[in-house]
Amino acid sequence: MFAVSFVPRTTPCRLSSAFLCHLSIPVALRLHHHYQQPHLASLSCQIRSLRKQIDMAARGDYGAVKQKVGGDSYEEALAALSSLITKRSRADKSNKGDRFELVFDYLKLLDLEEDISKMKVIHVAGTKGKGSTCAFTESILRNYGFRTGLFTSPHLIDVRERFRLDGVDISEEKFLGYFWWCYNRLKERTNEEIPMPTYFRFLALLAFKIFAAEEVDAAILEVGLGGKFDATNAVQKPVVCGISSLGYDHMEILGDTLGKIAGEKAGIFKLGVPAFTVPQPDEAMRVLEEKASELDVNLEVVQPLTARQLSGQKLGLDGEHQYLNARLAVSLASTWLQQIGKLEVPSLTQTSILPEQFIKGLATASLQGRAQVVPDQFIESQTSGDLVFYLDGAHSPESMEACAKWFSFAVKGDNQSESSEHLVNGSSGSSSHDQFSGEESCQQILLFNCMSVRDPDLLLPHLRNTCANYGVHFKKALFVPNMSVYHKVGTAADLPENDPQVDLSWQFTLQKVWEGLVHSEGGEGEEDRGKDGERSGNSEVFTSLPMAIKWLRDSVHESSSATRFQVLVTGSLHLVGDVLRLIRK
Ligand SMILES: Nc1ncnc2c1ncn2[C@@H]1O[C@H](COP(=O)(O)OP(=O)(O)OP(=O)(O)O)[C@@H](O)[C@H]1O
Ligand SMILES: [Mg+2]
Ligand SMILES: [Mg+2]
Repeated sequence: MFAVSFVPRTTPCRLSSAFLCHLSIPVALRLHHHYQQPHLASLSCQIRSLRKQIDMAARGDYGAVKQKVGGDSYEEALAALSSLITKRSRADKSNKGDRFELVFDYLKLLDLEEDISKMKVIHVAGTKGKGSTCAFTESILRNYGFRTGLFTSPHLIDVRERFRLDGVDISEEKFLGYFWWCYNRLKERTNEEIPMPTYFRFLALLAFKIFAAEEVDAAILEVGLGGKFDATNAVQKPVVCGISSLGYDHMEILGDTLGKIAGEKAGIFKLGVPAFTVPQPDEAMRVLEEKASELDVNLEVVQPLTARQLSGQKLGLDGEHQYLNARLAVSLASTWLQQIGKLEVPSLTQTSILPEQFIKGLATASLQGRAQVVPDQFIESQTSGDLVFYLDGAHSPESMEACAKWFSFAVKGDNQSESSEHLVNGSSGSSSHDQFSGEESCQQILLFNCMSVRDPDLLLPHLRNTCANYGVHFKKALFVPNMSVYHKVGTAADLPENDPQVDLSWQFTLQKVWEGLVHSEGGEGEEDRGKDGERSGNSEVFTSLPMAIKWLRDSVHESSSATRFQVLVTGSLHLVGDVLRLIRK
C-alpha cells in the first residue's frame, strides 16, 4: 500500500496538504471486491491517475487553485458561480443551436477534449425520473466495485450535491480545487466571442473536469434541460443512453407538444449507441423510435421492476414510480457492465431474481428531496403531538400525481405502523390500502409553492384529486415564497430573514386556485370560515417559510389531543431544499 503526497517546488501557490492528499490516491486501498477484472482495470486506472496528477502538479496545472482553501473561499466560489447565472438564457430559441457549439470551445480551453472522448458515460434525459434513474445506476455500478462519478441536477442545499464520487458528495476541498482550476482558466481564456459559460454549462464542464481528473470508471450524467442542446450532450460517444418518463415541462423552451419534447430529449442518441426507455405516450414514443432508427440506435422499452426481481427488497427511493426508474437503471447498468466491465450479467427477465449487486445497489440508492420522510427534530419530547415532513420535489402534472400517490400510501403506512421507529429511519413504509388506526389523530397539511412558469391549475387539482382518491384529505394548505434566491447559489448561512416587502401575489394566486377546488367540492369551506374566524380555514399564505414552520410547530404544541401533523412539502425542489435546511439546523 502506498500513498503519495507530492508538493512540487515549481508550484507557484501553496496547496493545502489535505488537498494534495485528495489528489494522490492511496492506490492499494482501493479494493474492488467482487470481480477480478474491474479490480485490475481499476488499479491500473488509478496508477495512471496518480501519474497524471503528479504530472499536472509538476506542470503547475493546479497553480490556479486558490491559496485560501476553506473559510471564505467556499463563499467566494459560490459568489463566482452565481455571477454566471443568467435569467432564462436557455429560452433563447433563435440562437440556442449556435450557442451550444460554444461547449466544444470550452472543452478545448480546459484541455478536456481527449478526456471526455475516453470517458465511459451513461447519459440520461427525460422529463421525470432522470435523477432517480442516475442514482440507481450509479449505486449498482458502485456495488460492482467500480469507481463512479455522478452528475445530477438540481441541488437542494449545497451545489456539491451535484457531483458525487463513489456515491458521496465531492468534498469541499476537492470542489474548490477543481472549481478554481476551471473558473480561472476560463476567465483567462474567454473573450467577447467566446464569453464565460453560463451557470449550468459551467457546472457540466466542472463535472467533466472532476470525473476526468478523478479517473472514474463510470460517469453517469443527468441532462440538465432537454437533451440536444444540453451541455452534457458534449459527450459524443456514451456507452449507453436512457430516456426516462416524458411529459410536459419546460414547454417554453422545448416545445408545446410531447412529440417536440421527445425530439429534444432524443437529441442525446448517438450513432449506434444502445438506448433504453420506459413506456411513453404514443406521440412521444413515435418520435423516439424515429430518431433511434435514423441513428441506428437499438432502442429498448423496459417495464417496471417486479417484487420478485428484487427478491422482496425495498428500493432505496420510495414511490411506485421508482420501480420504473429502477428498471431503466438496471438496463443501463447491465449494458455498461457488459460493454465495459465485460461481465456476464444474468438474464433480466421479469421472473428471475437480479444479481446481488443490483439488488444491493437499488436498495441503497439515495437522492434527497424525492419521497423523503423527515420527522421534525424540534418538537420537544414532552409534547404529545408529532410533526412529520414528507418532502418531494414534484413540479410537473405527472410527477404531482406520482407524489400524491406516494404521500397517500406513505401516511397510511406510517399511521398503521405501531412503531415510530421506521419514521426515524426515514422510510415511509407500507403501500397498503387498509384503513389506518388512529386516523382521527392525524392531520394532513400541504406546504406548497411552485415557480410562476408552472400552471397551478394543472398541478393543484392533480395533487388534491389523487390524494382524495386514496382517501387523504388535506386539512389545510399553506402557501409560501421560496427562500433560495434564483440568481444566487447560496448556503444555509444565506437564508434571508423575514422580509415584509416580499411580493406574495403569486402565493395568493395559488391560494385562490386551492380555494376554488375546495369550494367546488362542497360547503366544507363555509363551515371552517365561521369556526376559525379567518377569511378561510382551508388555506393560508405566509410571508416566509420560517413563519409557516413556526405555525406548524405552534399548532402541534397547541393541539389539545395527541395529533400527528403530516406535512406534504411539494411543488418546488427549492422549497424542499429550504425546508430541509430549516428543519435540520
Ligand atoms: N417515472 C416517474 N414518473 C412520474 N413522476 C416521477 C417519476 N420519477 C420521478 N418522479 C417525480 O419527479 C420528482 C423528481 O424526480 P427525479 O429527481 O428523479 O426527476 P428529474 O427528472 O431528475 O427531475 P428534475 O426535473 O427536477 O431534474 C420526484 O420527486 C417524483 O415526484
Ligand atoms: Mg426538470
Ligand atoms: Mg433532476
